[in-house]
Amino acid sequence: MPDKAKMEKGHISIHTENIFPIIKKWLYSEKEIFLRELVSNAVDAIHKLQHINLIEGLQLEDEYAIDITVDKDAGTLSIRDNGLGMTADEVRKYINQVAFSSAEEFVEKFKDLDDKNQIIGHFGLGFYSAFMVSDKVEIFTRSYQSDAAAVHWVCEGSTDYHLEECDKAGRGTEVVLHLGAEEKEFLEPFRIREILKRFCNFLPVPIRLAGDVVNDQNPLWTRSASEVKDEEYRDFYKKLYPLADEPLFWIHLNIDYPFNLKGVLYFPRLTTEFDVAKSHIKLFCNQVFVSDNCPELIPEFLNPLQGCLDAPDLPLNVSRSYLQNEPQVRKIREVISGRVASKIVELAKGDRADFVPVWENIHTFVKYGMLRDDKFHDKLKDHVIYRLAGSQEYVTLPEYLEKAVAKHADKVYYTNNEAAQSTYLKLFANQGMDVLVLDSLIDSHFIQFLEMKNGKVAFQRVDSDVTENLIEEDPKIQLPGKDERKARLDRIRQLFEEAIKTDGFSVRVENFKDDSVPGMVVLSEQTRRLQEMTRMLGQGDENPFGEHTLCLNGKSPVVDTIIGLKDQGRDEDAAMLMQQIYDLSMLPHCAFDRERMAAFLERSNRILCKFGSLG
Ligand SMILES: Nc1ncnc2c1ncn2[C@@H]1O[C@H](COP(=O)(O)OP(=O)(O)OP(=O)(O)O)[C@@H](O)[C@H]1O
Repeated sequence: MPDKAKMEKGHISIHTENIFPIIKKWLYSEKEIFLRELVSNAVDAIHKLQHINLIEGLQLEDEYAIDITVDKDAGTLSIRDNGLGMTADEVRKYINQVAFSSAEEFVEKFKDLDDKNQIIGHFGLGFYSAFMVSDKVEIFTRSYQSDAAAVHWVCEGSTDYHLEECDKAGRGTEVVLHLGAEEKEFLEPFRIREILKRFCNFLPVPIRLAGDVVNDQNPLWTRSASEVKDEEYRDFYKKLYPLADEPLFWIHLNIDYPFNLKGVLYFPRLTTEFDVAKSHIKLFCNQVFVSDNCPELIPEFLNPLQGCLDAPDLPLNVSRSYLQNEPQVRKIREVISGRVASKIVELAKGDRADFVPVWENIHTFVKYGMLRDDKFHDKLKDHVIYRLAGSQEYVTLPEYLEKAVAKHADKVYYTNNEAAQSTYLKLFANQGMDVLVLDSLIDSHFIQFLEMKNGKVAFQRVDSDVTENLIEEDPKIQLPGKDERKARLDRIRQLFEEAIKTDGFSVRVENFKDDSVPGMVVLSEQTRRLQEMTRMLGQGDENPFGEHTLCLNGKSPVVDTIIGLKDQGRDEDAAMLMQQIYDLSMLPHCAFDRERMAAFLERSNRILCKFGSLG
């Protein structure tokens, strides 16, 4: 008579007698997961029946659903399904033995863990999580098998149970929780709805609370990408993140091999409040919400990604450290970064005008990703775009190098501050030379990285030297007056050397192609990078500018004026102009202290007064 349960009292044979207090205590901080566990069991029961129905052709006509009801007077919360149900024997086997032994195993396994968060939110607790909130749990169940009697099981939070036949009409299982005195919040429908929305929102079976269906049974990621419209992706994003702006782009994952992975990942518009230090992806396991913080699955540089991943094969009932070393998790990370790279390449190959605003939002992460991950770099290296200084045009590095090949092969000129370096940019623009804008925080690392990856290519900031392209070529043949011109340049160099008494200062005179700029201070790219590095390491020296060269434009009319003033014995005026040229050239490079700024302003006014009196 194995299936008869007239009135059976029993003792659940387990080794951990104090299993209930342990369950209660350990999972206290996220006890609401009991509902996820019970609803998941109900979904499983329905799926199992659907499966049997398919194989055995039972011709069941029911509409499958899970009903959740609260009875405030009785202090109970019930979860009812019309799944396959259980016979008395199955209750003995699955509830008294299997469920208990898995709960016991769970307790054994995690007893010594210090960090409770490692377990909370992951599976493995099952049916007995009901005792986190209940003093007493009842099961009313009737198996789908035609001759099976309905049974009633009850347990009051000890290792004793009662099992007897009962009158339950209809197939399926109802679990009735008699909530503990401190758990009355779970009698509030709004609280139950909130929990269902969090954990069960995308389960594939209708879940009704007081008759209303609360969940979306066919979330976007379960559908084929070809049948989903852009508008639906946007709506789904709004559902997941109601307060966020529209996403920049999305990726629909639907992988069956070598592992199962479905999901929709969104790249959001980043605002200042967005926390890029943590992962924002919601992780599901067969549409059951598991966690919204699963950094193991996403490469760190893709932390801004949002959306959902459904990874049904992952062993989610294990600890974080296990996940980190799990080869499948590593593969998932690789697949995700590969798919993100492919999506960016696809966007980059499309209309550049559409890609630019996306790029402006994502470039820091893409660059960081390229620094961190070689495969990511290889896929994207030819698609990174750079704005040209003084314009809204964007080019890739190969495009820039191709255009530059005649004038400055393998040399890439860049600015990291268009306003401060405007004098230099003007000279470059006048010679028709393009300059890239590389002005974000990550760019100084990225430049070095690109040089390392691209061998011959060298990046040079516009103020690092006066390039041969900006200087008039020395005539090879002896032209009349060449010696006088040379003597004039030597003289002006000497005058500056005498006038400017600053450590590390030197002068060089060149004839610029352009006479609009009297001179500029240049600092070699290597020296500047070294200085920046030492400053970053907190070892900046007292004179932050160190060795520097004033490159004077021999063609500037001011040079003639200075020589003229000297010839007239107006030494003070000549010195004033030289100091002014020097200060003007230094301004883009370093902030003046109060004293120097005051002197600069006072001198500027004096020059203006002289100029005013000329008229
Ligand atoms: N609503 C239900 N209908 C039918 N059988 C059920 C139901 N709830 C539980 N069971 C049976 O009891 C068993 C134990 O449930 P329990 O939730 O403890 O573990 P599990 O669902 O097998 O695994 P997990 O740890 O992932 O929850 C189930 O495998 C199932 O056979």
